[in-house]
Amino acid sequence: MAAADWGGKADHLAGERATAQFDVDGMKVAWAGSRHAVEVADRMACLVASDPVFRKDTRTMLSRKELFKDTLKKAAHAWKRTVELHLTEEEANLLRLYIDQPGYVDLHWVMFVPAIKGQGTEEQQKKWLTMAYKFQIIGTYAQTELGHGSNVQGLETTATFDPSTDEFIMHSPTLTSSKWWPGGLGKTSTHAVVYARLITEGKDYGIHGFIMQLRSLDDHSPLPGITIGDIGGKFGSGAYNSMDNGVMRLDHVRIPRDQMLMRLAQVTREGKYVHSDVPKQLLYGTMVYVRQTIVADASRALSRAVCIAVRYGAIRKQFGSKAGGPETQVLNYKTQQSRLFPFLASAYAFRFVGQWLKWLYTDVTQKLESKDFSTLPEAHACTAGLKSVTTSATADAIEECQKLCGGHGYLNSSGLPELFAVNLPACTYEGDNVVLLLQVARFLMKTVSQVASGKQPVGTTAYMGNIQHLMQCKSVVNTVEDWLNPAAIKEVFEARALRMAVNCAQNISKAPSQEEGFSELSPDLVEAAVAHVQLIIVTKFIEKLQEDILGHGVKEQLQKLCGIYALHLIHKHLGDFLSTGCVTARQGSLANERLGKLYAQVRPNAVALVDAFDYTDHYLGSALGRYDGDVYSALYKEAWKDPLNETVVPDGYQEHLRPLLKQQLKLSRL
Ligand SMILES: Cc1cc2nc3c(=O)[nH]c(=O)nc-3n(C[C@H](O)[C@H](O)[C@H](O)COP(=O)(O)OP(=O)(O)OC[C@H]3O[C@@H](n4cnc5c(N)ncnc54)[C@H](O)[C@@H]3O)c2cc1C
Repeated sequence: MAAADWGGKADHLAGERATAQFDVDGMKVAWAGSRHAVEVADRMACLVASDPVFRKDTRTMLSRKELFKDTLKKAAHAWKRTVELHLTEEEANLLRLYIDQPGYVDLHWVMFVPAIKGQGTEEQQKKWLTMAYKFQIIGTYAQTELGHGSNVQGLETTATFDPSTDEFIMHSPTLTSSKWWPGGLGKTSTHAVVYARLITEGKDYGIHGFIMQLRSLDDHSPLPGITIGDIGGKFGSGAYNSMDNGVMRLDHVRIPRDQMLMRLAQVTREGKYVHSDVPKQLLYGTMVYVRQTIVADASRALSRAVCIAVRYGAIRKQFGSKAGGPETQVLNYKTQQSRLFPFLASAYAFRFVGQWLKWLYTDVTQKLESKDFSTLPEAHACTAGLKSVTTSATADAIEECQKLCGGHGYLNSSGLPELFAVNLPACTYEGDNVVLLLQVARFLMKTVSQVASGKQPVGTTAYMGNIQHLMQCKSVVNTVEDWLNPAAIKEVFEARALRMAVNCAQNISKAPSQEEGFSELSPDLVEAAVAHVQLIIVTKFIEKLQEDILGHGVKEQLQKLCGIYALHLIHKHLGDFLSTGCVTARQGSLANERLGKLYAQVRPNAVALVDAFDYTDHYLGSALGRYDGDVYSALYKEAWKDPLNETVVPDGYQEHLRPLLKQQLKLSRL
């Protein structure tokens, strides 16, 4: 049977949209950040959706080779359109985003260019960035090795200075020193920022960045001494397999001395290692930039999964309230709401904290320019923590959204398996999430000890200065309604974060040494760091609500979502809140009661709240999440596109299936 076209023009979700109690356009502006941002995003999303080259519906069925070729085609076409249409940087970034296929260009723009900007001298930036901006060279970021990822100081690649030729000799001395993972390294990049141990005058000065040409600009073949390839297929069928993550070995490859990134330190013509007067904290600026893009990606991925699960939940019906009566939309089940609506709230929470991080990056950049480095460690800890908490929560939520959609969520055509596979590694790259949380914890321990000696903490740790009050305060909540008070919510989150940090600091001080204590208590330290980061997200959501928010009912909906975000965390981490004495068991159960009421209030607005993300069907890429809710005909059509359905009798029937069946038949007749 051929695929039938059952799809009509009807909006199967119209009834859901009619129950919304707020202005969806106003919510789109709150989500995007400005009216301008909504317009640019719409324009770029439509540009991608209407271009046949950017089609993505078949990619989970392509072989790895075909998928990679498809990525090269899309990236080249995107660049062509960028030039033809004179797109601004903002527009070009959105164009790439809506193409929605990981590829070498991501590394080029998000890692290679910022690394040179952050670590290159003005002269180096002028030379390399000019070529990079025009795509005359394609770059990647080659730090991780087979043997070491998180422990950057353990990298083994060497860059030994040879004063007789004024060159560095780049070398991979062991198997484990092979570069391993860099995106775009395997097949595409012509250049890389390679991290290696700098050795000059017989001394090892530790890890530094070097710009290396890897492949010929004429025929793309690897340069002499460079062995390079792809590391092989990755998790999921399509997903990250569009990216050529690579392996590279270097055999005494010579590069000119001026290809060492020399903004922070240099090697002179004579081979002397000299620190420049630019402080090391400058590197934090690049990290803040990269991590704020990852937080933005996390909120986008989470909102896509939630959009799919909410729309599908409104269409899918199972069981009736009474025999023979109409069936119930699964979204009406309280268990679905308590599993799904915290993700809806988290999507908005992560979006707003991401918008704030963008501001933080501008603030950090301005401070760096005026040589004010005072808030950098705090900004670094805060972005590391936010990267960790938002990406972990997003990966967990996408997986749960698959379950929320039942069996159909497990189909590639739901879009969820691919979304999960693409976003899962964000928990690992740019810093493993647990390793990052331990860095945050280290910073918190330092802050606790500084507070004890009278120093006033800054930025997102400023609340720790209120230590006298927060260590003793009792929550003012007495009724279910009291949990609507943002000040009451913020106070319990502050008290919990501070008390967990102080408990850790006290326990570390009892250990034979600080390092032993830190190691022994690391699971508790990770939890203290999570508590601190969750406080930041709750605080930024509450601050967002204090802004001018236009549109009928928009602010009211956001207040409800903010309440859900905070109260579901209290419910989930009640053990923390109880054990630190921040809430009583009764207050915990009042929070849960309030949460149930908020779910009921959000239910009639749920579909409109995901509409406000403003995603095209193309970008969403899901039969279950279609705007018109025509789920079943979409699923049916998608099934017929599968290569297995190209023939009625399957390939392999003659060689394998037929002889087996015949033989069994013969046996049964004996
Ligand atoms: C899809 C993808 C793309 C990538 N792209 C790039 C790229 O472009 N360029 C590049 O250079 N790299 C890239 N990477 C590599 C990435 O940066 C590393 O995988 C990451 O830094 C983690 O290092 P690792 O894999 O060695 O993990 P490990 O450090 O070996 O971690 C293994 C486990 O040990 C735990 N652990 C490690 N240290 C500690 C500690 N001190 N305390 C407690 N627990 C600890 C971790 O939490 C983890 O659970 C990419 C990785 C992936 C998956």
